[in-house]
Amino acid sequence: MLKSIITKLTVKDVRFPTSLEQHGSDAMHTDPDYSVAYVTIDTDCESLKGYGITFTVGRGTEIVVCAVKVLSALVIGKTLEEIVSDFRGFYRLLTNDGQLRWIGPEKGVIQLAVAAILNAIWDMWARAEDKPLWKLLVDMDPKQLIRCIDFTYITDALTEQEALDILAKANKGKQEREDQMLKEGYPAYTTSCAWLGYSDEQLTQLCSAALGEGWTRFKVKVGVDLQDDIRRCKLIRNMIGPENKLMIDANQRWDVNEAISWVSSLAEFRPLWIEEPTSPDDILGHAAISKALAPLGIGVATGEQCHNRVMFKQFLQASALQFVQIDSCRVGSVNENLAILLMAAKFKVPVCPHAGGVGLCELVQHLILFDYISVSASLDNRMCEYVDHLHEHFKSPTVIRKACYIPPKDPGFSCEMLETSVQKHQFPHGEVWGRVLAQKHSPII
Ligand SMILES: C[C@H](O)[C@@H](O)CC(=O)C(=O)O
Ligand SMILES: [Mg+2]
Repeated sequence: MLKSIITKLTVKDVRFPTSLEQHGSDAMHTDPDYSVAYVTIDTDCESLKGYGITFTVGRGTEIVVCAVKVLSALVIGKTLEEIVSDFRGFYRLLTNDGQLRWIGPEKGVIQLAVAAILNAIWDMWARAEDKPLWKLLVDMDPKQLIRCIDFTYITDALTEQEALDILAKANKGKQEREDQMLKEGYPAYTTSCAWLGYSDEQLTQLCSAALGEGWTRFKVKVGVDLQDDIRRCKLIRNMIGPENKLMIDANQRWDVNEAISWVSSLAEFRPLWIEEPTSPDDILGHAAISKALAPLGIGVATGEQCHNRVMFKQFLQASALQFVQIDSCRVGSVNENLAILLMAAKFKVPVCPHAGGVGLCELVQHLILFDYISVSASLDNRMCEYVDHLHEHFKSPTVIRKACYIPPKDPGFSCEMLETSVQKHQFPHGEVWGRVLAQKHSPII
């Protein structure tokens, strides 16, 4: 299987009209149509394919699709063996192309496109080994794992030897943790109840249903109107009681001082963290907010729009976050997330992944399982986001039991979509968009 040659890479623009019902809405993304650039890689072996996605929210998908097409020339003709035997080299080939890096490097559209392709390569590798991705990672020789990571620009924070030492230390108890995950699953929190565009009635009804299903950790969107935030946080806190956890997410809405004063006004509802209080690039701003909010017992969480390992390195070095939110599509796939998980372990900062969207839960569950079993060895202050939308479009959807992610069993990275779903939601000619566009009169579409 490893000798198979990649013969074709196709990419499709697949969008879901989630904005019609305000699913996924927040202070900055008021009309998110959850979307993916969906990559399929074919090989000369009929039974070996790879599927990968990157997540976007509508119109931007077209641009990511274009970037994937340009990058595909670097992939076609390679064997899987060639790629995985020097995965670090292959990662650099995609991220450091002499002409394409000018529109990055390692950030923005080009980085999202790299993620889609590499997610498909990791999916294919896991399928070739007949394992779910998390198990491929857990079973991999630490030296081989380390050879997948590009350490360029991060050796001042984490050397290869330190990374190996972290993996060696976590070797103790690894089998017990794997067994525990298979039995109990990885703890999750829900964001599904309190999107910004939901009414109080909707919020009340969804929160009460979630409590009934056993959820104990809830995230609320904030940031547009302080009085609204106070009302909504009070409503949720009253419903969930004093013991359950509450998190708030502003999606980059504020300036630094505004963030400090706004969140201080919400402190009475005891949020565990404020997520993305300000620009995702403002490391020193996040450090100032962290320092100001620490006495109130509120941490800062960020990462869903943190574009590479170098940014995470600086956030960690500057004590600018207390919760690392890795994302399976924002950075350069598993390769770069391995670096981020290991840096978080070195700095002793808990990882609480960003998920939701389309397929982000399916993907990131593999990474956080690996983190617990092979890297952090801890569940303290850790949980993985869950959002209950669009799972029905995947061949191996996430399984949630008692508010925990149950480890996937199917080989691969869980992001293969149902062919019928892809066809119906392809933009703009799928049948779903035929209907939606007939009613919309947007000048941009
Ligand atoms: C636009 C997305 O729905 C965003 O609001 C998701 C997010 O911030 C989160 O889940 O966290
Ligand atoms: Mg968020």
